[in-house]
Amino acid sequence: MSEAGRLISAARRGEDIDTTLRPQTLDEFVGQQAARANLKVFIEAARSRGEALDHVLFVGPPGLGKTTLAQIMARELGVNFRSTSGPVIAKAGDLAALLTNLEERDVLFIDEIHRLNPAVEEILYPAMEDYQLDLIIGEGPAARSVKIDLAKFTLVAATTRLGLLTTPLRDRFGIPVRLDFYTVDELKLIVTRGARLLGLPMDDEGAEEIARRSRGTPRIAGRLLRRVRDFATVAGAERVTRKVADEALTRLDVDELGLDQLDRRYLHMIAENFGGGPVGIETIAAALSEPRDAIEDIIEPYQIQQGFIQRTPRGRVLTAKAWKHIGLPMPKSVADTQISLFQDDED
Ligand SMILES: Nc1ncnc2c1ncn2[C@@H]1O[C@H](COP(=O)(O)OP(=O)(O)OP(=O)(O)O)[C@@H](O)[C@H]1O
Ligand SMILES: [Mg+2]
Repeated sequence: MSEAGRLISAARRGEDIDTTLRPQTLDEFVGQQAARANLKVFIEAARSRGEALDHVLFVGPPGLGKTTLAQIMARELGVNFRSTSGPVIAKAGDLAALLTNLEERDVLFIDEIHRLNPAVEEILYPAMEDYQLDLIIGEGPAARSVKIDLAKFTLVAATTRLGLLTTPLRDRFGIPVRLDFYTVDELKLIVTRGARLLGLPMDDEGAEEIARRSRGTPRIAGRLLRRVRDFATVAGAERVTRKVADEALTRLDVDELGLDQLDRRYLHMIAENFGGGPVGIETIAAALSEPRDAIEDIIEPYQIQQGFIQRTPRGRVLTAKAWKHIGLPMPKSVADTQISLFQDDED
């Protein structure tokens, strides 16, 4: 199955545009406690001083709530929310047009900022630092530079890949915020709230089952919730119990840890074709016929968080936990190496 066809993928799909489940305020936003507490303070301070909030950078895997938080921030600041994304801004002029249209304290949201074209990025530096645009008008000897003052705005940017951001860009964000995978308890709150909003009767255990299998990701929790609802409707179930949830999720090929077909294909491929690794990302991408980006953005962060793979300088290596999960014996040579590595660590 390709990345696009994956049920469990954290990548965006049309149905997510459906805003019923999207939290509207910081208080409604579940999880990310530390980030939320900090943002609350900064928002309140900026509000009470009547100043623009410092620029904010959200970093984290897809579907953890970066866009949602950006919208909430604009709402709580009581300012306009303008939204665009890195690959959409083709020319410096496109960004200039966006920037000159901002009003004082507005939030400009740039999604996927790591995909910004370098010529556009140059324009962004003085805009972020001094609220000024430096534009070159004309070409050749007749070219001249003009400076335009901008409203004091807040740039809120999101990226799944901090490593792809240039240092000068990264350094211009006063408030970097890293989002982590959610705990099962947090996802359970999100699922329970979602069920209530959808008018779907659900047991505590049913909510827990969906939460446990959502890969630490609210977007997936929302998607699984909808699919479970479909199954419950067709099966004529009055409420979603653990059994109803389990049957639906098993039929959707989501395993007990939330791994789907592609996740398991990834683990099996490293185990069976490469003896558990180390194997490089390009080789993995070719073997799975999936783009490298999708593997690094969507599959691997959760596998690493779950302790299924380790990234080493020589490539990805399956851990004992991964061998156990896919039900294959860990080759003795691999086990020995990992034990000796472990012992080296201890010394
Ligand atoms: N803390 C949360 N509580 C409840 N629902 C949430 C929470 N965070 C995210 N969601 C839901 O998950 C979905 C995905 O969130 P969002 O679009 O903000 O993710 P994202 O981090 O911007 O993803 P991407 O990197 O793909 O742009 C949304 O439908 C949103 O309603
Ligand atoms: Mg987003």
